[in-house]
Parts: sequence; C-alpha cells; structure tokens
Amino acid sequence: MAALEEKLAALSTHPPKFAVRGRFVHANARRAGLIEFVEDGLIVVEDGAIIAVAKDADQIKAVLAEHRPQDVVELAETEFLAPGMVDCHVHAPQYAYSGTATDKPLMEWLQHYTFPAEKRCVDVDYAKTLYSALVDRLLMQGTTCVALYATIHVPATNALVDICLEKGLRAVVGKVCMDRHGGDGYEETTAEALAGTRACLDYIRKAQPGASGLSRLVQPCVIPRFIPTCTPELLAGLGDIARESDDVWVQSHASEAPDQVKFVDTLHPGKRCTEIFESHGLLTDKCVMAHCVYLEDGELDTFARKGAGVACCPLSNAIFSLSPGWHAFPFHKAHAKGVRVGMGTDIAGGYAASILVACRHAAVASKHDMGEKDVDYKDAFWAATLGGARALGLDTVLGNFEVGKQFDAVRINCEAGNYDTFPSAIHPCCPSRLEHDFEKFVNLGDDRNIASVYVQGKRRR
Ligand SMILES: Nc1nc2[nH]cnc2c(=O)[nH]1
Ligand SMILES: [Zn+2]
Repeated sequence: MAALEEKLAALSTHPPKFAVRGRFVHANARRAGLIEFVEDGLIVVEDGAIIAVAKDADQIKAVLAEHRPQDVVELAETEFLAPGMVDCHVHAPQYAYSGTATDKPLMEWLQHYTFPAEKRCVDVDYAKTLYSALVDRLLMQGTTCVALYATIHVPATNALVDICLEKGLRAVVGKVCMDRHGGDGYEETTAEALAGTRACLDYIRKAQPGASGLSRLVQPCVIPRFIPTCTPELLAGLGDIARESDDVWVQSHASEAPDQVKFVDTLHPGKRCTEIFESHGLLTDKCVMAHCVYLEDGELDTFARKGAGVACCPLSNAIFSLSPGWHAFPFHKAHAKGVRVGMGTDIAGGYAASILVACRHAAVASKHDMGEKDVDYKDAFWAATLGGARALGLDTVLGNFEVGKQFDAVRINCEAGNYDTFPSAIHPCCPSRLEHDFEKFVNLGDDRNIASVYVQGKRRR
C-alpha cells in the first residue's frame, strides 16, 4: 500500500488548484449525440472538482485572473482533453478468459465457461491478481467509471472494492446473487445471497469513511444476476434491500438473447424481464440493466418512467444474439422515449476492454439493422461519457466538463496511436481539425493515444 501511494503521489504532480489549457471535446447536455468542440479552452480544477471553464481567449484571461491556479498544464497542438469514459457493464472475474470462448449461445456459454471461471474466485488471492490487472487495463483504456459485477463470493467482492479504491477507479460494485440454475455447483442459498449482499454493502460504505452519497468513489450495488438464476424470493429480498436505503444501486441483465428470453418465459409464463424486475422493486432510478435488445416498446416506456438505465453492449450482442429475428439495441428509439443509455463492454461476453471498441460496434450494428437509424461516432461517444453517467445516475458528478462536476478526464495524444494523421488532409465531413482528430480517435484510437487519465482531479495513469 505504501509503495502504491508513493507511485500515485509521483503521478499526481499537480497542486490542489491547477488548470488545463488547450483543445477539448465533450458531450453537451442539451441533447443526446451533441458534442461540443472547444479550440482554445481552460478548465480549472480545485480539490478534484471543476471550478471554472473558459471557452475562448477572452474568457481564459478573465478566469485566470479570478482563479489564479497554481499550475497550468498546456496541451500540445496535437492533443485534446475529453471526459473520462464510462463503462456501464463489466464482469470482473470474466476478464481471465476475455478474448476466448466466443463459440456458444448465451445460456450454454454461461454453463460451459462462465460459471466455472467465476467459481475460481473463491480463492481470494487469485481474484486479487485478476482484478488488479483488470482495473489497470480499464484505466489504461481511458475508462474512469465502471459498473462492475464480482462473483457470489463476499471476500473477493470486497477485494475488488479495495483495488478500485487503491487505484482510483470510480465504480459501482456488487456481489453477484444467484440461488438457482447455477450449474457446476456455482450457486448459493437465498439466505446466503441476501446476507452476503448486506455484508458487501456495509463493507463498501465503511471502506470510505468521510465520504457519503455521490462523493464516494465506489458505490454499493445489489446484483440479481438475471431472472433465470434468481428465485422470486431472492428477487423480493434484493428489492427490499434496494428500497431500504437511497445509496444502493441495482444491476442486472434484461432481454439479452433469444435463448434467454425463452427461458424466462418458461419460468414466468407470459411475463417479461421488465415486469418481473419492476414487481420486485428492482427497476429504480439507480438501476442499470445490461443489453435490453429484445425489450418491447411498452417495456422501454417503463424504463423511461422509472428512470432506469440501459448498458448497451453491442459486441456481446453480436456474439450471442445473431440468429433469425436479430436486431440491434434500438438506440435512437430508446433515447427518443427518454431512456438513459450508456455503453458497456460486457467483458467477457464482449471481448474488448475498451469502450471505444463498444462505440464502433454500436455504429456497425446499427448499419446492419435495417430498422435502426445509424448510430454515428458522436452518438456513441456521447453515450460513452454523459450517457453512461446518466445511465448510472451519476451525471451530477461526471460525464462532461461542467462547473461543479468532478474532473474525470483523459488527455489524448492524436499522434501516438496506431494510425496516422495528416495536418493538411481535413476530411470533407469535418469542419475543423479538432473534429477530424476526434473522429479519428473514436474510430481508430486505443490506449496508445491516452497520454494521461484523471479521476477526481488526480492522475491515475
Ligand atoms: N453477457 C452476459 N449475460 C449474462 N446473463 C447472465 N449472466 C451473464 C453474463 O455473465 N454475461
Ligand atoms: Zn453481462
């Protein structure tokens, strides 16, 4: 721990009040998909929060005179700043096999690969090694906030919390609950699931003394894995826990794949995921449901009415859902109905740890779905930042560069990546060099382009 603190102290060379000057790009809150491009901007940060934003030379002069930051970081002409990215759906234990196991439909995949892999986290040392690598990888990719599933094991879930806190990754974390259809002995009793959930919630609260509510870096969460692995008693018990306190998030999966939708119908004839979650008090404004590809229109309306979020995971959907009747997540329809939509990698159903890859897959999937209007790189990046913050109910804290929000940001170097830039070759679609650089980064960028990563105003990479 001491060594880690020294390492982070060495990274965080800024005084408590500093500013970053240069180009920046972020989501505009006025409407989904609207991106603001600032050619010469200044963001002043004090104790981790944004206290002033200037968007042209005159404003910069005035803001510098008023706020007098102790340090001003000047970005190079080939760099820009963007908000940290939000990954709304990751299974931490599945990182071990991400990039493999892409050959089975969902329900078989869970039994064959997932449950045996998750079972290994009974060994907390194994889990620590794995989770530590995952958290490093996510930060390296520019992900600054993530909704994480652990496993059914309390000690390994608590270890994941510790690792997020130590490394400074903002997260919503919970113990996975499943009291039936686990397979390979990977399940628990209803009583164990409920007691274990309460133990993890308490652990998360106590691990952050002095922080409460939205000021916590790690938020506590209840996780009924999905309808097929949860008895009605477990769903009701988790709904009671979510209702007891307003600091509890909910994560689960809904209407993901044809085989899963069919299985839900055999367990709850005539009922759909949304109705089942809602009737057990689990569809709240602090809830994010992964996938939701096969939701009917009325279910999307219910999501909007309840303020529930969706984690759109297009890579995983392509792997599990491709079958007759396939369609992409109805991205624009969901937005038009007022549903909060963020992006998710769904490691390891989706094999890439980068939310930029999820953005690209959302765009491609929409082009393959004749019934869906195209999702472009701006729509996807909006969802990967402010959209994700909204889906997680954290948009008063993060998602774009507004005064009062936390400084969660990535510094992008346009010339360090796996592609070339040509200063004289502005693409005909892009009115400015900054838009050109931004589009290239979203479509071609990777961790090589991410020069530094800030969470709560501190450098984490
Ligand atoms: N993609 C995916 N879907 C699920 N549904 C229930 N569990 C899972 C999981 O681990 N991954
Ligand atoms: Zn999942």
